[in-house]
Amino acid sequence: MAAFARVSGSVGLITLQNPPVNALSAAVRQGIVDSVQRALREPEVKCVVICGQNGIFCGGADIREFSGPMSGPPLIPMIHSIEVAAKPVVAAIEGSALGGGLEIALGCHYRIAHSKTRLGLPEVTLGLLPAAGGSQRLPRLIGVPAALDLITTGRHVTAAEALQLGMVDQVTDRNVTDVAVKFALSVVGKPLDARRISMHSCPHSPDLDELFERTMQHVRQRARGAIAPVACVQAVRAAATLPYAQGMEKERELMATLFTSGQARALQYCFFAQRAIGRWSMPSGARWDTSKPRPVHKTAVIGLGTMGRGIAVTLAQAGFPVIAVENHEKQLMAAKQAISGMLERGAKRRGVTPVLNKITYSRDIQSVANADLVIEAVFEDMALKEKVFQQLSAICKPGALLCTNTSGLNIDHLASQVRNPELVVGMHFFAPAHVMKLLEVVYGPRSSSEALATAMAVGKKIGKVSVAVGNCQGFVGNRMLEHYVEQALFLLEEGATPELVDQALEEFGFAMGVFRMSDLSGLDIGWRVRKGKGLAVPDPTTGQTARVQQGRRYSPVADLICEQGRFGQKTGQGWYQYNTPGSRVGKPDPWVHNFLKDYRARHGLVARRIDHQEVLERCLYSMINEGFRILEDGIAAGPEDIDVIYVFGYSWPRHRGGPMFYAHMVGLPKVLERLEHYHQAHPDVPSLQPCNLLRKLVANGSPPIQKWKEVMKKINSRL
Ligand SMILES: CCCCCCC/C=C/C(=O)SCCNC(=O)CCNC(=O)[C@H](O)C(C)(C)COP(=O)(O)OP(=O)(O)OC[C@H]1O[C@@H](n2cnc3c(N)ncnc32)[C@H](O)[C@@H]1OP(=O)(O)O
Repeated sequence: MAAFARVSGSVGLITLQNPPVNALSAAVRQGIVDSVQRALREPEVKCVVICGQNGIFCGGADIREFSGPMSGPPLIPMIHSIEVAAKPVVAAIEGSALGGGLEIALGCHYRIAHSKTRLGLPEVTLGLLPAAGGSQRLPRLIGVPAALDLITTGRHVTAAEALQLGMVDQVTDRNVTDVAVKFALSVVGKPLDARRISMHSCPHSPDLDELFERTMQHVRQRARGAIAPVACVQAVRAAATLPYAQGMEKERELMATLFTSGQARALQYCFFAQRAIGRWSMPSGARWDTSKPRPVHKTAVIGLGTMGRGIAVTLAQAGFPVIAVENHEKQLMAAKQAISGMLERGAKRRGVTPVLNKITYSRDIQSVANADLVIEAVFEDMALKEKVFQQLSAICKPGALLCTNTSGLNIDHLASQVRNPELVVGMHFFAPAHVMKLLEVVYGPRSSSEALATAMAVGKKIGKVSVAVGNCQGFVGNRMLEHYVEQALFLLEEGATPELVDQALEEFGFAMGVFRMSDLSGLDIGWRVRKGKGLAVPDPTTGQTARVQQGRRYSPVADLICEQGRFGQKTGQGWYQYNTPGSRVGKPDPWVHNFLKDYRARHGLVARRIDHQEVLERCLYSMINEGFRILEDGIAAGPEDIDVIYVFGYSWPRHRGGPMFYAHMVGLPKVLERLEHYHQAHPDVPSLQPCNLLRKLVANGSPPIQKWKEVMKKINSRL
């Protein structure tokens, strides 16, 4: 919908009305078409202002419409009719002008923005390109290099930057519609041709070919197989080299390919999944909209190792006062220095003052007595964490939320150490905690909905993508990861090399394959965990490293690598070799190849040829199978929660939507068939045995991912 009113005597004011973001639904587009026609028809109207209701200009095309047949007036002719209008049209922009919203503004003759506005063409993040003329008008307005940057990254710019780039004509702190109305009156009668962007040619850029080649190379490297960024470069190239009408034809062709692509579906799914996870629910029926968070003013972090430092920085940067506790003087001093450095570098990057004074350092755990929320981040050792929780229970004020940053220890057990177990939740940050966006908020059987609501609210305030998950070994992310890593190790036993496995995964779109990633994180961490679980031990009868542990196939290959002191990048050797310890560039290592040959010979294993397809199927489907088990167990509320965790915490390529969405795209019958095939070949690997929920979904005709919850409910209600 769009409302038309005549204001200040002769200004036709068109207001976009579609809460919450005035997305350009068919009804809004129809409203704009009708209002523009009326404004041009009525002789009393001398000029036009377009604005949006409720403090936002327009969030762009209505993304929900993309999944069905499109109806209503198309955007391109609508914007064209604005641009060719004989009366001046001014966009009064506040809040956001994104995608199709900005494209409408680019069709207007003038653009006035409120100083707090953000503008951008984020279509690339949805697997699309700005195909309502944006890819052709923006380069003509602000030049090729700046347009390439904005269109290929989808980044939003502030009003100040937009003014500097020439995207808007004026920025104001006052009521933007009032300013635009006044401005529109002042330009009545002035010639409009120079204001019609499609009539401009692109500002001349030297070495255009070289610029496009460089950008294309950069974009391909960064895109990890995503096709939209590449199409964006091609569209801007058309703007720079072709007349407008031909450029528009190229824009249309490129969009036609993107619009129906699986990548666009995946990226649009991610957009909505990221928002859906905020609407959490617990098995008790408690929900995000019925549970009130407790107020949190003061926070504390216990343990200032790598994770604790990152968490303290994150809290302080979000404006929370933090009491940072570390009981060894030397480590406290080292942490203080490191945290100050992180805060200073972060502030420099963002052009703000570092918030060093938000953090108070202490060696005494008693100093957290007044905190509303405490995050324990001590060494991953249950006995140590038990002790900390017992102390916190005695020290903290009533009602304080006690959180643990454990990456896998039992939250319920920690809750049993305190007087108020309902106030215990996990806040599982990912390293480096001040950089990584993901936060798993883990509730145990005794956690209250108020505690979960509080941790989720704090997660949001510190800018994390927070996902509520139930308590189990490894929670969601690490529980699934275990199966992915396990298959990768089995593949090494069967004939693969680390680089073959990594290449398959990197071609799929992961930033790093599993072995490269392990070298970066440090192999000793997993080794310690496996030893803790009683896995990384020799068979007592043979003294040989055991390939069967706890009644199932086990690969000791990673343990044997660690026994050689090869812990990855930090020691200069791991699955790859590095020139020096700490170096980031790993090369295939003949020592590892020989080690694997000897290992296979020792265990009577015959190497066979393994192709990329098998790597992907074994690593990804076993992990997806565990994802279905997690859904079955009610640990994650829906597939979106799992997918968001993988996209934000484990570098799963966003254009593939997340593991559960990927399974939906591959087709559940195929995933089931391949798992059955591999389980038959490896009956001693339980993770390859297809789980109940997957079978049920296939038996129910493999419904689309949005309908899985209905089948999950049926299974759960029968339990
Ligand atoms: C062959 C066809 C040719 C067509 C050519 C089309 C060319 C143009 C394409 C486009 O315009 S694609 C859309 C580009 N726009 C965007 O990507 C912007 C997306 N939105 C946002 O970034 C943010 O929502 C916002 C506008 C900055 C507001 O942020 P805020 O944090 O305030 O609110 P949210 O929680 O994000 O959103 C609230 C609510 O609104 C839904 N929503 C937001 N934008 C859209 C949209 N463009 N279409 C449909 N729905 C939208 C969002 O999902 C939230 O709802 P729930 O999911 O929570 O129900």
